[in-house]
Amino acid sequence: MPDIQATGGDKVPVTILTGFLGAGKTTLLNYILTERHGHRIAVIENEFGEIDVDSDLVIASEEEIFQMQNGCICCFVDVRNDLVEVLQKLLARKDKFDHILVETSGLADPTPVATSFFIDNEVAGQVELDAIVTMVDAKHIAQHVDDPLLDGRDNQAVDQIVAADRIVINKVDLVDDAAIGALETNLRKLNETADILKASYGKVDLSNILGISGFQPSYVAERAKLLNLDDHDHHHHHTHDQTVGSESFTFDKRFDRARLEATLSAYLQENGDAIFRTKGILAIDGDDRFFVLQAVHKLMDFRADHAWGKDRPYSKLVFIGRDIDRAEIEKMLETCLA
Ligand SMILES: Nc1nc2c(ncn2[C@@H]2O[C@H](COP(=O)(O)OP(=O)(O)OP(=O)(O)O)[C@@H](O)[C@H]2O)c(=O)[nH]1
Repeated sequence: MPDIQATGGDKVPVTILTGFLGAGKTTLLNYILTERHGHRIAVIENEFGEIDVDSDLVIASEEEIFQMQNGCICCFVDVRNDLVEVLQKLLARKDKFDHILVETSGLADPTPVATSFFIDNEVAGQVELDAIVTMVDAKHIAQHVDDPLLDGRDNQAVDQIVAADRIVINKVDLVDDAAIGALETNLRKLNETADILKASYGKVDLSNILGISGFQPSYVAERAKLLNLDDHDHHHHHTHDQTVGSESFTFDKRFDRARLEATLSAYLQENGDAIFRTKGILAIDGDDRFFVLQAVHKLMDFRADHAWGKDRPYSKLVFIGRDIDRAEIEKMLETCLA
């Protein structure tokens, strides 16, 4: 049996930040990293998709940031073992931080991730789960919770809400009050106890997110049940929605800005129901700035960021969704090169 009772005072609290693709996890993370909240935070990130775009999108900060890229944190025992290894390394330098934040990929079920903190004894003895914080995209969550193609299969959007201690309804700027009210009612059906906060661009009172000790002893028995810790068989049987995949592209040549923006925007208008998420870092012809592409379904944002400076400009894009036509996208992107 895992040791679920011990919650000593000197253990490092761990927050698991989860939420479906594009919900706003990195936005919240960046907000946390820039706010003065008195915590020194080490961050562990796990991304879906084989090329790493996220680490370029997390702002430079003094905090320690670890990337975990070789697979989904909830699916593969290897990745969970890696998590334990990263934690061990981190814990050897405990003087540098007082809080750990694990950002899961948008398709992860946070439950097996949380379970790792209880199972490995050496690590479990040194950390305690502070809370599972789930971000929900006010505009797009319903279509994933009610995804008809997942009928009877694991639905990670639902798993993430069910496991939450705190739910942040993010992007409230994109919907009206009636839609938020209806969403709250639906979230309550999936999770009766989590506090529900509302935010735009992840701006929440961080004392409601960090150091809330959702796993203090009074809570532990109930959480253990939810996390299936009473189950002696800790094998994790779930499979991801196999219909969701990712396609990545890298280019050495620069893009024509206007053509790329117009083409991508038209493409997502047409295909954005099936393409859940698009991210990119782009080098633009005649411009010395690093451009960032972000899209969630059909909503696209494309903007200049800092100058490349000494870094060699490059472009990489990742598309995540169903039935992505790689050849079609590749051809389309090539027509946008300068
Ligand atoms: N309008 C609006 N856009 C938001 C808000 N929060 C985040 N976004 C945008 O939504 C997009 C996705 O945000 P991210 O923070 O990258 O989402 P994520 O959950 O980390 O995404 P994955 O890593 O793909 O799972 C970006 O373009 C953000 O700028 C919000 O409150 N309102």
